[in-house]
Amino acid sequence: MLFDGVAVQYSAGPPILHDVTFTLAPGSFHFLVGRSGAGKSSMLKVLYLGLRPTRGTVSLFGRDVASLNRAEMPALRRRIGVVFQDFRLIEHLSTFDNVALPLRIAGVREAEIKKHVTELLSWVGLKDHLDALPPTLSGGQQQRVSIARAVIARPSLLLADEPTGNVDDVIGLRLMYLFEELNRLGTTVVIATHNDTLVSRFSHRQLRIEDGSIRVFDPRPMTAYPSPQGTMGAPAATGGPPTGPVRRPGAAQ
Ligand SMILES: Nc1ncnc2c1ncn2[C@@H]1O[C@H](COP(=O)(O)OP(=O)(O)OP(=O)(O)O)[C@@H](O)[C@H]1O
Repeated sequence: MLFDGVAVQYSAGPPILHDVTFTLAPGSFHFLVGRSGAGKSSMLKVLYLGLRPTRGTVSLFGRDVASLNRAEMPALRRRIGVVFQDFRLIEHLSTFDNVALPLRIAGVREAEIKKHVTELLSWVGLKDHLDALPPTLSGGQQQRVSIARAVIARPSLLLADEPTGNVDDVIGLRLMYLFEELNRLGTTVVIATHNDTLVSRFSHRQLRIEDGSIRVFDPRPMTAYPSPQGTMGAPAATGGPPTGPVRRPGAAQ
């Protein structure tokens, strides 16, 4: 994933991002940080193809997104799991069915869907709410449904906007373990957050937005780098978080 000289501006407003250049290596894990209003959500929007940059080049999975035609967009989007700040759950579908949706679209068998969705919803503490409709859940519970939906099909790229913003510290850590496990299995992860405790506890690289541009900060010494498939910081595969059944074909980035 590559941003080269990217600028973002909303209609008549001032420029939000200007001349942003960085590369997200496949299998990397980054926190996206910056003050409120710095442009974190806007940058995520560009990454999930929800906003066209006003200038510059964005490449996703080796494709210049400006060169994509409308028919190509959905397949690319399906490789991206997104946790939206406002959740965007489907209100008339149960918790279970919201999370099952990406697997149903991928054609996974119902028996497998049942197993994996139930496992994942148990991991995020929602096993007693499988049949609940989103409007009957608390904000933190809806956030966890949204996270489960974003990770269940093991996307190539996970983008999460304040994914621990509505949960307590214990659940926040559990969710971080889930993201780390997904990353260990090869997913590139970007998490926008204000949670300094989380950022300092998990020493991942940081994309810092300041005055419309990005600085990459790496808190780790060179020797601490895991390989993209590395295991640093992730719980053991056995007994760790479940991450769903699907590895998308053509997942190379
Ligand atoms: N659709 C929009 N139209 C016009 N301006 C917008 C729009 N969306 C965001 N902005 C403006 O762009 C700037 C960056 O917003 P953005 O949501 O990307 O920041 P953020 O870093 O994610 O903030 P927060 O941490 O508070 O969520 C803000 O000044 C915001 O008002």
